[in-house]
Amino acid sequence: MDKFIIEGNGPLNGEIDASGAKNAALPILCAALLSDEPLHVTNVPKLWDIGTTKKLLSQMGVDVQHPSEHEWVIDAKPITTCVAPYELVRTMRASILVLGPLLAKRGEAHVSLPGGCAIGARPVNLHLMGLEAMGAEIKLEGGFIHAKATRLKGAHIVFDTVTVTGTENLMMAAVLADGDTVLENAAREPEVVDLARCLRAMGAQIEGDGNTTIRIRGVKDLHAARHRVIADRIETGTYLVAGAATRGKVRVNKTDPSMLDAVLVKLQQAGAKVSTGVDFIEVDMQGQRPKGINIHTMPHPGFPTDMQAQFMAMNCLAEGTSTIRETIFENRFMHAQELLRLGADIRIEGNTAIITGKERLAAAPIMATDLRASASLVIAALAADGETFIDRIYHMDRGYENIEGKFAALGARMKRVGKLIS
Ligand SMILES: CC(=O)N[C@H]1[C@@H](OP(=O)(O)OP(=O)(O)OC[C@H]2O[C@@H](n3ccc(=O)[nH]c3=O)[C@H](O)[C@@H]2O)O[C@H](CO)[C@@H](O)[C@@H]1O
Ligand SMILES: C=C(OP(=O)(O)O)C(=O)O
Repeated sequence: MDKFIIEGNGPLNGEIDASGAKNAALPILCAALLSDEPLHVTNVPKLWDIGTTKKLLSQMGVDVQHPSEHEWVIDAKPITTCVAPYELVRTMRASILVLGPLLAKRGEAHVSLPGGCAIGARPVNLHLMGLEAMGAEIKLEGGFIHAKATRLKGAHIVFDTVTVTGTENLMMAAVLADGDTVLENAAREPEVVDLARCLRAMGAQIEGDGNTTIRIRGVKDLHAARHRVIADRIETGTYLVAGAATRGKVRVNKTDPSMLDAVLVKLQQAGAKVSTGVDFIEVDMQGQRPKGINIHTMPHPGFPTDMQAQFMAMNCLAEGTSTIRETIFENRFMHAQELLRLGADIRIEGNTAIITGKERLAAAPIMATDLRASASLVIAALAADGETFIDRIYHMDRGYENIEGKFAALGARMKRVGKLIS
């Protein structure tokens, strides 16, 4: 299994480019299932989860071509089966995003139930309730969701909880439904907006994305389209926090500051000088130690849960005591026990972590437990004294493209050992 060996060696300094957003690319690649004409997608990041999506689409008989490294041309016309098997779904929860498109276009879907993962139970009841409200017949059998519908019908759906992939799945189902669908208490994440933009390019009629009420008028067919995936705001934020935690100066290019308001406010509160342009963000700590900041995770435009672990690593090194409250997932503090191994001072009380910053952390062998937890461990290791070994970094490969290359461009001493799992 791959490991990172990281030598803490002072402030990170330099600039990198953001990759395309994993959480926008995943639903967009699945949206290709909604049409018999090709979908041409650019700025698709090269990641493990994206590779899993390719396997998933290919085993359904869908044709996937890559005219260049980050470019996909997906033709779902030759599809032969509407099954998403356990072996693929268990490694990537976002596989559930084939459910809405398959049902809407092909009239059936057989998708293995995604299991719980390290960050919480993550049920899909709201996806299923919404599809049932649109007239789908759904059975759970042998660990699979079996769904059928001759043609879905438009419906008025109010989500109990804001769900990102739930909103995406139902939006994709509704674009081909008979009649109008209204999604209330919908997720407002930029990735939902990017999916809506792609669907509109394919001929869908959608209004209100980016707000809590989304209206969709079903159409008979979608057509060929081109779409460029937005920049990854979580990847962007991760490198900026790594710069701040190491008292450095980091600039991320090819990104979009308007997607990171809540994160940039927190970096400013931590003492960073933040400069932005249309497509870049620069964070400069001017050599100063960050100040501990309080965080409360919320659906967009609140502070993203996917940045919580990285800020915890920074707070461990910051001046003062701070609190982090995780309100989205019930078990997203797995990184805390590993940060403790580096000498951090963290106390967990329910969904709140109380952190007292230490001037220095010290290297130790540690283990990644999930995607963003891995990123937080890398940040802490970069700021720790000595050489840290991080095990199970395959979690990080799920969501960060060219990790070693990008950190090396910022001056980090980081090496991968072991064989890359694909
Ligand atoms: C591929 C992708 O885009 N993943 C993101 C997506 O995950 P994902 O879409 O899975 O997360 P959700 O927004 O659905 O989850 C939010 C909360 O709703 C609950 N819930 C969700 C659906 C449901 O049917 N029932 C239910 O109870 C979940 O358990 C969780 O407590 O949004 C999360 C919250 O911003 C991010 O952390 C993930 O990175
Ligand atoms: C939790 C995440 O991804 P997923 O929903 O695919 O598990 C994430 O991107 O931080």
